[in-house]
Amino acid sequence: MIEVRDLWKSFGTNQVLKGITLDVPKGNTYVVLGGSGSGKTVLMKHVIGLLKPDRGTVRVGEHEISSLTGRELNEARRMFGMVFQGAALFDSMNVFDNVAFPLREKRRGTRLAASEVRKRVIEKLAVVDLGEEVLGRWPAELSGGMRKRVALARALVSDPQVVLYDEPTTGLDPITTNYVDEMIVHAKERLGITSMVISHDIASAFRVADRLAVLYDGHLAAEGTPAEVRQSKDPFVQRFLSTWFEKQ
Ligand SMILES: Nc1ncnc2c1ncn2[C@@H]1O[C@H](COP(=O)(O)OP(=O)(O)OP(=O)(O)O)[C@@H](O)[C@H]1O
Repeated sequence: MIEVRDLWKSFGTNQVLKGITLDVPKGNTYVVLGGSGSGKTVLMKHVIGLLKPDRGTVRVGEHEISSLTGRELNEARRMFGMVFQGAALFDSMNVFDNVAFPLREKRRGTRLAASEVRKRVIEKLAVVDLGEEVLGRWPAELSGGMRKRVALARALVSDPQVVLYDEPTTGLDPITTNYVDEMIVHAKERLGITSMVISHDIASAFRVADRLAVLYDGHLAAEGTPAEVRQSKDPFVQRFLSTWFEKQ
C-alpha cells in the first residue's frame, strides 16, 4: 500500500534521509521508531507529499505521491487521515463538530445531508468505542485518551485508506498510552486500515506494530516484524531497545 524506494533528503548540508526503502502492506500497522531529530517527521511528510525527495520515490496505492503537485496531490491526499501529536482538536467546537469537520469541507461542490453527516460521525465514534453521549461535550471536558479517540474518529470520518499517526503516545501517562495503543489496534481490526505511526515510544511500538523500523543516521538500522527487530545485531538498535527492554 505504501512503497518508499531509495528516499534521500537533505536540508542544506544536513543529510536527513540517506536511501530509505520500506513497504507497508495493506491493512498493516507500520511503526517508524527513532530518536529526536532522526528524521521520522521528514519521512512522514514525504509519504503525504508535503516534502519532495531529492532522490527516490514514494507510492501510496495507485498514486506516485512524490511526483504529484497541485490539484492531483490534493486529490491523492484524500486517501489519508492524520492523527496529530496532542490530538489537535478545535477547542471552540464540540465533539460532533470536530468529527464532522472534514465532511463539511466543500468537496467538488457537493454537500452531504445533515442526517448523513450525523450518521457517519456516530459510526466512526463507535469504531473508537465512544457513544452518542459525547457528541455535545467540549474538548476541555474530555480526558487525554478520549481526546485522542475523538481525533482518530475525525481522521476516519472521510473513510481514508491510510491513517498516519504522529507521535500518538508522546506525553501520555502509561494508562492513557495503553488506551491509545488499543485504539490503534481496534481501528486496524475493525476497518482494515493501513497505518504508519512515527514514535519514540518503544513499548507502544512493540504493542501495535505488524512491522517496524528503527531510523538512525538517515538509514533504517533495523526493519521487520517486532520479533525480527528485537533480534537485530545492529549496535545502535540494541542500545536503543535496551533503554526499554532492560527496564522490564
Ligand atoms: N523544513 C526543514 N528545513 C530544514 N531542516 C529541517 C526541516 N525539517 C526538518 N529538518 C531537520 O531534519 C532533521 C530531522 O527532523 P525531524 O523533524 O524529521 O525529526 P524527528 O525524528 O521527527 O524528531 P522528533 O522526534 O524530535 O520530532 C532535523 O535535524 C531537523 O532540523
